Amino acid sequence: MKNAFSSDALLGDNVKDKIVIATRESQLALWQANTVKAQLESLYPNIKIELLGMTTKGDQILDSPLSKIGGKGLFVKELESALLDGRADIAVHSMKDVPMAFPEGLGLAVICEREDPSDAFVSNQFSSADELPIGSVVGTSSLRRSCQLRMHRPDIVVKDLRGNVNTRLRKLDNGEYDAIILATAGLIRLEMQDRIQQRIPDTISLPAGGQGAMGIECRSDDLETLKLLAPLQHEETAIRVTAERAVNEHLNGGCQAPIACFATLTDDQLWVRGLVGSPDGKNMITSEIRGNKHDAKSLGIQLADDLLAQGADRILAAIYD
Ligand SMILES: NCc1[nH]cc(CCC(=O)O)c1CC(=O)O
Repeated sequence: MKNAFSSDALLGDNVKDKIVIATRESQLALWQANTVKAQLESLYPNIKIELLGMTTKGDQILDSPLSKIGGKGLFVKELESALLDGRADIAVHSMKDVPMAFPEGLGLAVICEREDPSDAFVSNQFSSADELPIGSVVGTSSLRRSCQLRMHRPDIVVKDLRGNVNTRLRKLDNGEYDAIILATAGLIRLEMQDRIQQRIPDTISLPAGGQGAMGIECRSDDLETLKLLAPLQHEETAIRVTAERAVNEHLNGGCQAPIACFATLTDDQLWVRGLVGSPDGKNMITSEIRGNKHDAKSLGIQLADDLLAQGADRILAAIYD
C-alpha cells in the first residue's frame, strides 16, 4: 500500500523509478542534459536519472556548411527516434535548434529559464566588431550572423566555421580567423566567459529565435513525465520563445535561415523584433511589434506577415534554391 501523503501517491499508480535523457555528446549538450538531470534529481530524489548519449547527423557532417546540408532538425532527429521507440523518456534541446513541428507522438514539455541570448564577439586581438581592421576575417556558419555582421561592416570577410564550441575556438586560436561569433549562452555554460570580448548589442546582431533557452521534449502521451517536468518551465522565457518561434514558423525557416527574432517582456508587454537578411548583408528587411503577452503567438505571426509583405519571401526563396 502506498502512503497517501507520499509524492508517489500524488502521481497515481503508474510511478516511474527512472527517467532516461537522450542527449548529444558535445560538451554543451552534455552540460545541458546534466543540468536538467541535477534539477530532476533534486526535485525527485527517488527517481533515477540516466543519460543516453547519441551522435546526430549534425555532429557527423562537419565538412559542409550547415545551410547546404539543409534539413530541419539536423541535431534532433536521432534523439527523437530514441524517444519514440522508448529507449529514452526526454530529450534536452537548445530551443534555437528545435524545429517548429514535432513528429507525431512527441511534443515540447517545457521551456527552461533563458541564459543571456546575445551573440558573442570572440577574438584574441580585437575587443569588438567595430575595432576589427578593414578586411578582417570573421568565422561563423550562421547566415543570420553573417548577414548582420556584413550589414554593419561591409568590408569584413566572413568565412565558414563549423564544429562544436571547442573546435571553433581552436580554429580561432590557430589563426584561421581574426574573430569568430558564438552564442554567449554556450560560452557561459562551458565556463568560458573570459573568451567573450563583447556581447554584441541586439541593434547590431539580433539573436536567433530561442537562442539561450533550453527546452525539453517528451512523448505527448507520457502524462507522468509531463507532470514531473512541469516545475522546470520558466513562464517568461516560454512566452518570449513562443513569440520568436511563431515568427520562424510563419516564415517557414529553420535555424539555418538568415532570420533573427527576439522578444522581450516588460510587465505584460511583449516587444518582438525580427529581420530577414540576404547573406551578403546588402539587403535586410526588419519589423517590430508590441502587444500583450497573452498574444505571443499571434504577435509573432503578425510580425512574420509584415516581413513577408516587405519581400522576405523573395530573400528566403533565393536561399532555399
Ligand atoms: N547552432 C548550435 C548551437 N545551438 C545552441 C547554441 C548555443 C546555446 C544556446 O543558444 O542556447 C549553439 C552554438 C552557437 O550558436 O554558438
